[in-house]
Amino acid sequence: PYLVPVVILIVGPATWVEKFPEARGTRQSPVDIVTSRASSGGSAPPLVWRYSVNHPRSVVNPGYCWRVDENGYDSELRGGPLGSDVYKLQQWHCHWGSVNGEGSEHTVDGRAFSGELHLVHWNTSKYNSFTEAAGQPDGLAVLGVLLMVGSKHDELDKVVRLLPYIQHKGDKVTFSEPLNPANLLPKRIAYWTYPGSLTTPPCTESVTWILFKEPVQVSAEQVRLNLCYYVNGKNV
Ligand SMILES: O=C1NC(=O)[C@@H](c2ccccc2)S1
Ligand SMILES: [Zn+2]
Repeated sequence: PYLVPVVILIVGPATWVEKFPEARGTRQSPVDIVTSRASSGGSAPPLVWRYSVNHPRSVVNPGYCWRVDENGYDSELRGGPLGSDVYKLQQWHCHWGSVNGEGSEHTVDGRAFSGELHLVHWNTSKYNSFTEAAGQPDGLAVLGVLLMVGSKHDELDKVVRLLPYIQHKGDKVTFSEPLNPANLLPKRIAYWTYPGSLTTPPCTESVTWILFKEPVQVSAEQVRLNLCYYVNGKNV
């Protein structure tokens, strides 16, 4: 019998600590939300947001899903766990799994969802740029929206219908159709919040996570469109 060379390629989170020491930190994301251990919101002020609607946006294929850049247009996120600082939406993107039902980054009581939207904001009260804020413990605030298969999401479809045009990493398409990122959020805005990190390298511990409790429904076709274009960063 011939000797078969066995090469074990170790990629993914397990190797991130070698290159990104932050990944060894004490506030790493994503986490499993153990609902029984979450404390009640207490006296936190309401979380408020405002986004601009009628400005051109670009959808980019960064290689692991799709990302919509806000191109610096005005927006505001404040209140809740964010103290007196005002945050601005930089970009929003999604995480889908390779199989339906296991795409989310966060899990709730061990349960994964079909996908997870992230609206990434940075602290404009304290820092001068997204890049600077991304290195600070109170620099970023990410709104997380859990996605489950159900009825079609019309606002999200404004992006999903463009995916066939950005099938390769680096592809970008600009659209000027009015879109309100607030329409991507669930109706009920109860949320869990915890101090965490970027979920991808460099895993910097600079994110105040705000994960909405209520999942948002997207159609099976919308999940399929995402899956067939983005399976673990490879275009299939
Ligand atoms: O919420 C997150 N999702 C990601 O892909 C991470 C990230 C990494 C760099 C910039 C913006 C976001 S943090
Ligand atoms: Zn993300």
